[in-house]
Amino acid sequence: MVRARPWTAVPDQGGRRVVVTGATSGIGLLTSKVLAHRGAHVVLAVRDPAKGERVARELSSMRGRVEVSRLDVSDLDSVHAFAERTGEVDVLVNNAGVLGLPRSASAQGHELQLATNHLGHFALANLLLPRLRDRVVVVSSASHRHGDLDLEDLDWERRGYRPYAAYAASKLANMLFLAELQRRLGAAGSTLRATGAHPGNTRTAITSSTGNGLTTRVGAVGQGLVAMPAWRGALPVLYAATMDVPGNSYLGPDGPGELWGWPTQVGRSRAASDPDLARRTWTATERLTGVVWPFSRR
Ligand SMILES: NC(=O)C1=CN([C@@H]2O[C@H](COP(=O)(O)OP(=O)(O)OC[C@H]3O[C@@H](n4cnc5c(N)ncnc54)[C@H](O)[C@@H]3O)[C@@H](O)[C@H]2O)C=CC1
Ligand SMILES: O=C(O)c1cccc(O)c1O
Repeated sequence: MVRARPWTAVPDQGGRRVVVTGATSGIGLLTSKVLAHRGAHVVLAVRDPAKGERVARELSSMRGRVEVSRLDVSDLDSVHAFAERTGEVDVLVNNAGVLGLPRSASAQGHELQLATNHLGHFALANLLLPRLRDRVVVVSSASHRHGDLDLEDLDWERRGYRPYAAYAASKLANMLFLAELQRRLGAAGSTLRATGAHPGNTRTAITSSTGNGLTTRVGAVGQGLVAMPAWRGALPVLYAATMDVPGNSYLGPDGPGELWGWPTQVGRSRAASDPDLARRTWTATERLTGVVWPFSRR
């Protein structure tokens, strides 16, 4: 179905408080904008508070209140500090991400794409869960299909480091986190849910932050040709954050190649559907982050 202003399908968000990580650009910015437009109180969880304040001013004409809170999601100390000062939250949108970086390390010495895209968001979700009222949204990617996780070497110390492979692995970790989080919530008898989204190929800053590997350069050219504007990429994220979809839903655009369509359930790889791999990845991630499941039943 084609609609002139598709974000108007997003239900009223009055009274809901939503945390969006990486809210200063791209999909996170447009997600925050629409949520505030629909009346949500949006917490912009951002690395650079000055940039966050500029975005907050840009969104000040929206209906909902917009607040800036510092978070470097790759740094577990920053994640703990953020979680401690953040009160009750309806929705956590784990959106921040980096793609194709040359090898680099987080504050705790973890490979930076894994630390940003997976470890920090895993820790943040588990720390906020006791104060969460509705759901966790995992922003993953079709790139998870190329992901290969070595649970003995999540930090790429023994395997040769390849920037795009590390990205794809971190996005597979996102998918496994989504599935195992939903399984645990169900087992604990919680009404909270975990939902996932694939934005589709969207023109944002993410490809410009990449290294100069061949894949990322080819990717950047391809992106220029077919990529969607950021508001389009934000739609599956908005749906995953606001619609009454089942836990472990994974929404993406329904156009050819997961582009240019209306958000719908899209497929995931066999590895992303493997419950045993999901459990083992969860345990390995608890070990790397030192953050564990907060409820007694799992
Ligand atoms: N653009 C695309 O075509 C696709 C994007 N995605 C995913 O969408 C999500 C958003 O990416 P885009 O909007 O495309 O890129 P972007 O580069 O425009 O936005 C990413 C945001 O994350 C923030 N960020 C990065 N590291 C951070 C850290 N350590 N702490 C806090 N914030 C940090 C950046 O400052 C930026 O605001 C990512 O998770 C990405 O993997 C998935 C599939 C396709
Ligand atoms: O699907 C894509 O094209 C894409 C582009 C940039 C980043 C991604 O994760 C992607 O999946």
